[in-house]
Amino acid sequence: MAAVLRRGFRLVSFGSSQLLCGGCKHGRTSSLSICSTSSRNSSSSSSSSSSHVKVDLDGSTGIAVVKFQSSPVNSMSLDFLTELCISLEKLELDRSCRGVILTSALPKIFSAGLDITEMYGKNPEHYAEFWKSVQEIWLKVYGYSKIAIAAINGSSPAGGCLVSMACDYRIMADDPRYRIGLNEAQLGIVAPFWFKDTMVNTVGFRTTELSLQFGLMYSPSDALKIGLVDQVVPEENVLSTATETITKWLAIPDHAREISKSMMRKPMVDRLLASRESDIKNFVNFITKDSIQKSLGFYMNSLKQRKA
Ligand SMILES: CCCCCCCCCCCCC/C=C/C(=O)SCCNC(=O)CCNC(=O)[C@H](O)C(C)(C)COP(=O)(O)OP(=O)(O)OC[C@H]1O[C@@H](n2cnc3c(N)ncnc32)[C@H](O)[C@@H]1OP(=O)(O)O
Repeated sequence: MAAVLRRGFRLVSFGSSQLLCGGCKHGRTSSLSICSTSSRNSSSSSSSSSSHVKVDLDGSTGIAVVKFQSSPVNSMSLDFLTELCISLEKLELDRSCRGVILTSALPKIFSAGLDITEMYGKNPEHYAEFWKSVQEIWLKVYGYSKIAIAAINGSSPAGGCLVSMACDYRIMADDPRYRIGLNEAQLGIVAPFWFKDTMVNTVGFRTTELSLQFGLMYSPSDALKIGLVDQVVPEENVLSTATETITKWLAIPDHAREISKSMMRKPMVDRLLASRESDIKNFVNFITKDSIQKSLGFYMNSLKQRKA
């Protein structure tokens, strides 16, 4: 599993401007199976599926629906992150795709965030590889050249919230049982600077300050109030609303939208790119501390006991 994601962002010329363009370099064969519903023409549609991610691309609209399907809670393991990154990379390179909708195939959960078992009881090399894949998915989604909409059809703590915030627009299901937020502090861990900055850019400084220190999780209506999500709609309408929304974004000329997005986001992407290695070191130092391992162990047990 070593060297799964070994890439950085590259700059691609677009007219006189340079745009961010991601690419996941992966050193293993992807288990994605692909089937095309018509032969090679501009309106061909395709489906592909791996164990964690399912992709349906409608070639006639240019919209791809990327569904998380990692039972039981779409926790983001190294394999999940790798497959998601590869799928997004393929879509980014596919000229027939103009935008993606990220959503969940599982009931009640968008994503439970990072897979805690990847951060507990493992060795430093594993932690470093895992963290690199977390950086990778953020770089990929936050710097995505195409439109990315999160259709949040369930709870979305921590890493799930991060991926949603990295999208261009968020639509959440109106179910008061669902929660979204960066709850790291409640686990006894700390959201790194790029999680924090993504939230600051979404909801502002003061709300982020309170959210991070308390590890606040918001109901859909509260998330809407603070601007953590852009729309709250009945659950059955989440995907159709995301499709309607992305259609509006598609009406904007791609190059103008892409350059505008890059102008807003490139400084943050560059900041992480410039400090990837130190960020990995910080993570490994932090996560290997006895006190942090103890907190995570305690949290995992509490999740299991909640069920009992
Ligand atoms: C100077 C500054 C220094 C700073 C340095 C910083 C360095 C960086 C530090 C580290 C940063 C890490 C950032 C972390 C980000 C994260 O994403 S951490 C993960 C946070 N996620 C959560 O807290 C969610 C926990 N889960 C839940 O709340 C619930 O499970 C749910 C998602 C709401 C679903 O509930 P329900 O449907 O009732 O399912 P459950 O029964 O609870 O769960 C089913 C099984 O799944 C397991 N599970 C749940 N979540 C996770 C997870 N995130 N990872 C792994 N496994 C998970 C759960 O234990 C159940 O397992 P079983 O009992 O075995 O069935």
